[in-house]
Amino acid sequence: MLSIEIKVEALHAWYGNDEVLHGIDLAIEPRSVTAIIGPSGCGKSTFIRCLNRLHETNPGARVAGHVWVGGEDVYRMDPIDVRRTIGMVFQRPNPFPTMSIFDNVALGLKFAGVKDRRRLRARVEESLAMAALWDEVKDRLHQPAMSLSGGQQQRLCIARALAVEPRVLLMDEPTSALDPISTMRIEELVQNLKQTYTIVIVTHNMQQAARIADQTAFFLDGHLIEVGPTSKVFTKPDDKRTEDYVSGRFG
Ligand SMILES: Nc1ncnc2c1ncn2[C@@H]1O[C@H](COP(=O)(O)OP(=O)(O)OP(=O)(O)O)[C@@H](O)[C@H]1O
Repeated sequence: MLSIEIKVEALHAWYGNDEVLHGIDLAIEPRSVTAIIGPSGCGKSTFIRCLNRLHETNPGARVAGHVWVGGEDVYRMDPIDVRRTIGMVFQRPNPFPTMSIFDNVALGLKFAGVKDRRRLRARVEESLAMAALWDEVKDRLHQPAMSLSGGQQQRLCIARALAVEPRVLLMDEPTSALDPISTMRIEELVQNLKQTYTIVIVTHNMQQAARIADQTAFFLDGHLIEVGPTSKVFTKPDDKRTEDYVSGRFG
């Protein structure tokens, strides 16, 4: 049997009385990139926010179904452990604005109980290196995070997420606020990070999905219409609705 890192079964999600995900089943292999695509409002963000239990933090929001990560039921874990196991990067870079570059990355480690300064420094360096930012910031670690460019801030947020050694990295349109060069750097980074992490990325950019994802899942109106190897979903989809979407006929 293929090993499965994330298994989603019969996942439903509501905002108040509005059901916005109608029973999603999806399996994701370890150390792979899965792109979630689909038109605005189809439930992409809600879906990935269910994976790390962020959805339920909205007032009145509810989830039913199962999400297993590495065989553990996320909905039976302590939410703090869930967030440590499953890191997340958002659409707009959101470093802690009053903190330095170093402290942005170190904070999660301090919360996780790492006190030893040498260990803290080593892990901050390692995380910034994994996020392909170390060389650009190694001489200015104590400057404010907000002194970085937007693309650098997004890589800082990736470093911050990686510092606590998650297994899974969720990315919700991580490049939509970035210029083309920063976007390319993040795409290259995703390709490198998948050697270590399982990555799920929401994107509106179909070329981006085609460039970086091993597997692509197409959502429509809260349903998972089709999932498969990216090249198949883009060139020979099984469902007419997928074909219409990937060929730009709607959305
Ligand atoms: N906080 C909220 N309260 C109520 N309804 C919401 C909330 N957030 C999203 N929704 C609704 O849930 C549905 C799914 O939204 P979601 O943001 O998951 O879609 P999406 O595919 O990520 O959209 P986009 O591509 O525009 O970001 C939509 O109908 C949306 O209006």
